[in-house]
Amino acid sequence: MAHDTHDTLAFIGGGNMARSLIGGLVARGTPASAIRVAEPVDALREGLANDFGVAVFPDNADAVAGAGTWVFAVKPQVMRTVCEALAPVAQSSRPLIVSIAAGITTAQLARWLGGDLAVVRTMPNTPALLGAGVTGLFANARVDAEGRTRTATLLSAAGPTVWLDDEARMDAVTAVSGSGPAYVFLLAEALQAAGEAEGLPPEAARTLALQTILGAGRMLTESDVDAAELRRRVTSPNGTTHAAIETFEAGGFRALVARAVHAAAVRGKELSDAND
Ligand SMILES: NC(=O)C1=CN([C@@H]2O[C@H](COP(=O)(O)OP(=O)(O)OC[C@H]3O[C@@H](n4cnc5c(N)ncnc54)[C@H](O)[C@@H]3O)[C@@H](O)[C@H]2O)C=CC1
Ligand SMILES: O=C(O)[C@@H]1CCC=N1
Repeated sequence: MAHDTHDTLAFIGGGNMARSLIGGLVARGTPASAIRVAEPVDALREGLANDFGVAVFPDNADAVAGAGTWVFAVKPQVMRTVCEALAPVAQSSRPLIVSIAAGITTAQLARWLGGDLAVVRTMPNTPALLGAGVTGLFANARVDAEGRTRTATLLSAAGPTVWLDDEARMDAVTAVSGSGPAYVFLLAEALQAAGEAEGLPPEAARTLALQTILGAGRMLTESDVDAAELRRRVTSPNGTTHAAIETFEAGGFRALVARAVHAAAVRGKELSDAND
């Protein structure tokens, strides 16, 4: 079926995060015919076409032709070059610009694309593939109500959306939820390894660790009590959990998490400065 080009989405970059978003969109009913993807790596392009039925292009200018929304999903390090090459067509067609890149600001994107464009900076995360992601968003002053709705609709295939009204806070979003799945995966690795060190067979340690993270995540999002109360309910006085939590606290767990999140936020700012 022919699709209104105004509603056509062009992804520039078809890597891990674009794949997660495209998978989420298609699974939730966006017609594949409304999605065009530019990706230079042949195998990635073919994978996207085969798995989701989207139109794929080796060339960025071909992918954006006629698309009303351009989603920039390349690394921060190549963003400037990619944008500058598309500036003439951006200026003539005036699409809504959406970026998922860490660090890169709306002012940089607008400037590199020739100036004066509606730009939404977003920070999704990889659970988007399952519709279990979360996305922080910031819109520049050029984005109107329709542009906000269009972007929120696009990202809501990935999970809930959270608008920020201060762009400087987007680096904190990146540090908490953009990078955050990796922290949970690290915890899974550590918990599994610790189980094995206590003598559990690897398969048993894996099932016990992973299902525990799934169950705890569901309790966090599906019950109406906060994380601290849920933790207290597991912690019997002088019991096993108490012994573990005391060890975490004595080892500076909270301060370590704060330092890690701060390092990620600082890196976001550096990515903006270093690639300007
Ligand atoms: N991976 C994650 O969990 C998240 C990543 N992001 C952001 O998403 C962006 C992409 O990250 P990933 O998907 O992880 O990286 P990736 O390396 O998997 O994807 C980037 C893709 O861009 C392609 N590419 C390179 N040069 C290009 C060019 N000139 N034109 C078009 N495509 C080009 C690459 O071949 C690659 O497939 C980054 O800016 C990152 O900050 C945002 C949220 C989460
Ligand atoms: O590590 C990164 O730079 C990207 C941004 C958030 C998650 N991955």
